[in-house]
Amino acid sequence: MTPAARINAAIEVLQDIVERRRPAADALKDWGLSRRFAGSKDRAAVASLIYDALRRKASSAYAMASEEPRALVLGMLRGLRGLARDEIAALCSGENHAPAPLSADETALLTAFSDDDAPGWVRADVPEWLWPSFERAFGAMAVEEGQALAARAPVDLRVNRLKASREAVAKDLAHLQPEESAWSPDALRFQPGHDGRGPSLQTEPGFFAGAFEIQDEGSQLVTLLAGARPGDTVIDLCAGAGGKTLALAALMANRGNLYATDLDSRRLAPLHDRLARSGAAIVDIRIPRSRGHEPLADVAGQADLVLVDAPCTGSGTWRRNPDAKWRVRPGALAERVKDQAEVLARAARLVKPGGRIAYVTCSMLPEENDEAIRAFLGRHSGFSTVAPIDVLAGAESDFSLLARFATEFGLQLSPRRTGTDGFYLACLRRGD
Ligand SMILES: C[S@@+](CC[C@H](N)C(=O)[O-])C[C@H]1O[C@@H](n2cnc3c(N)ncnc32)[C@H](O)[C@@H]1O
Repeated sequence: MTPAARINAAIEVLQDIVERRRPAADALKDWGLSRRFAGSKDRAAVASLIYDALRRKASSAYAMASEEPRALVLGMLRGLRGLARDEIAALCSGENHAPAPLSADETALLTAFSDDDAPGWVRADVPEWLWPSFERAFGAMAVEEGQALAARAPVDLRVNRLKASREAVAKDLAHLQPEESAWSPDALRFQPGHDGRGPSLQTEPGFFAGAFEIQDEGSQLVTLLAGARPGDTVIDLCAGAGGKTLALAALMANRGNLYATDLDSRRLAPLHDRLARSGAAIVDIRIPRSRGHEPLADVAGQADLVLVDAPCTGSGTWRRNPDAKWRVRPGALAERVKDQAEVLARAARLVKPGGRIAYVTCSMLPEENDEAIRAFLGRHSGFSTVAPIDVLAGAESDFSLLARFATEFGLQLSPRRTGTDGFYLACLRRGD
């Protein structure tokens, strides 16, 4: 396919996503199945155009005075990819599957292209209904935070300390030009290519050998700061596919007891293979048998640390999932806040006196972060928060620079602040 034909295809698929409110991945899959002539490079290029258009949906719609998929793609080519008006006009020839020629209005809008006078939520590319939450979290920097969250994301890996060193993995992957990342001592970073995609790390021999896992540096950081030590009894209560379980096992140097469970037993399935690859030997996977069954009843009140990687809107990962940004609804946020209260109450029953709950979300919204902690403290008088500065002081490396990102109860990481996904961590201590 020519570059122009790929743009035309992106407009067509975006129509499906916007009109039928479909997840981008589903719409792209259907398009690929019905266009057998499209090769893997074409598919990747069309996907990248669509994800870029979704990243800048509000600001492009404003500058192009239209929410039509064609306007969103043209606006993205100008605003995010930096194409000049004449370059866009040349691509829109109307011939050989290229988009139709630019109208006089489109030409004028691409010439004067700007969102400078737009409201904050538009410039930040954040859903309008969530803008008050964003402003509450980030004050005068809310637009900049939203803009950083609307950019493309790098790919990070976490070196598995149980099997390798960062130096050795960096040497093995030298052909992919890894960068040492800013914060986590275990992280290597890969910048996205000009098509927006990162390298395919999961086909590397080191991946199969368990030397590393793909994990955003923010996720690595909150796990590092949770405070697990070798020999501890630790529960990963919302383990899912086990990204943080594996990191915890490495931080515990394979010593102690690490229990992994999840409300949804199906989510735990990939953990078995991942554990085998990683060499983590201290993990006991506990499968819930039915709703209401507590698979950790035998260790209630005994954990040194309960990690609650809570279900949330995922707003901190919108760089990677820009379609989720426009699909999240107020009802879904309210549901997640309810889930968070439930899972925190469960953690409170599992932690021992003097032990710690590390509450984590990949969210930028105060409703799911400080406000969830405030509500928990109101319901559980036996708990207090560990001051963020003490959380940082207890870490194995010097993370004192992160103190700037302290909130009332925890730490808020973000693409603008730390160059990571948006993560929140608050630590709670159960009284003796
Ligand atoms: C953010 S994801 C976990 C991601 C995982 N920890 C990782 O690092 O790959 C949140 C998980 O919480 C689970 N969950 C939701 N409500 C729960 C509850 N009440 N108890 C335990 N897990 C719950 C969901 O099934 C989901 O897998």
